Amino acid sequence: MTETIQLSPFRHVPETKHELDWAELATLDLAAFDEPGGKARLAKQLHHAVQNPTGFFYITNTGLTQEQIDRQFAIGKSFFDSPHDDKIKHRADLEHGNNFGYTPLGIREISPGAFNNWEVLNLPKFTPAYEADRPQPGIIAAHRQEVEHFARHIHDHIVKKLLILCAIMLEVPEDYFVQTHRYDERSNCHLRYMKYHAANSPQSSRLDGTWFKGHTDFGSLTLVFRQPVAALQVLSRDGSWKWVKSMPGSITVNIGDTLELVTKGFLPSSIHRVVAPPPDQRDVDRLCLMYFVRPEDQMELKSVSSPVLEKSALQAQPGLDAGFTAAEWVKARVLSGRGKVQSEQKQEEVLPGMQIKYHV
Ligand SMILES: O=C(O)CCC(=O)C(=O)O
Ligand SMILES: [Fe+2]
Repeated sequence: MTETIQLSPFRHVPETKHELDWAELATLDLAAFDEPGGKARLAKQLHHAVQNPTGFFYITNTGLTQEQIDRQFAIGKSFFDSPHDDKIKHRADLEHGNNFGYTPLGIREISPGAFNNWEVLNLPKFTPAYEADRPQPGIIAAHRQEVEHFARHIHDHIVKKLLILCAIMLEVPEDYFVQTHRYDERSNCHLRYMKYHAANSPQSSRLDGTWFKGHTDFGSLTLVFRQPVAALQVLSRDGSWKWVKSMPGSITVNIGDTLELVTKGFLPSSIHRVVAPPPDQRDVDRLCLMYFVRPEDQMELKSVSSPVLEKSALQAQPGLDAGFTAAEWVKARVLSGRGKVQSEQKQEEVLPGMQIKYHV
């Protein structure tokens, strides 16, 4: 009976004591959203934040308690601790461009002969269409209501606010992006549990210290919940890699490619990567919790008609306005990232006339 699965409380490891070259990121306090004039203030802050040299920023007062977040870490840990034979039953159909479900260790070549030391569980939205598509792993089924509540809170109370702020920045109707990111429609939005095996584990020892090569995320926004193992780095516009500190009480956010594409780069997606943690965190696994926001499958990728963009000299990618949908874009990105060493390549044409950035 799945209902009897018990969760052990999740304990985060201590922060690193090493002095790293941390990125300086702005913080948007979402408590201001409902205050008079708050949205306009936050939109201004967001404008500064996306122009900062990394494009990453923090949000606070998201309406989720640390206890609720740590329950999700506990659920993720329990899933990854379960036997391989159970996990593999939920394997994602990556070969057909579908990343929902479980991605096991060792199926993506990170550098010649060295394979990914991470495993991932991506949970689609809790809507009848997706729930009919694939059964949930036991630990998710056992805590279904709690996980659904968590995911829906992210969508309804965090993502929605950020999408409204993006619309305000572009001087388009506030619900401009909300209308193409509805929870009940099909999209590649997902809650992600991810485990990187410790640097001193057999899975990690073949890697040269880069665990996830420099890339951009392919949706609208990515939310990374705070965990203490330092490893995420962002490429600053001066060409240097900065470590991203995950701040207590905050979620780290970055823009993804679809927002960059439709805003002709006004909202730029940032190149980031994951490297081996500093020496005092080499013997711990790194458990992550993320939420990936993607436009509805049927949304056509086309330039936003915005007075702000019209005044700018920004140029759309040649393939934009060719009628590609968000679903085609996501599928092309999932297929292009699969089992390929992205060595030396800085750009790739994922769909005709649509380039993405990579970094080695
Ligand atoms: O592990 C992280 O902190 C970020 C991972 C990441 O960039 C991704 O899954 O797209
Ligand atoms: Fe990423």
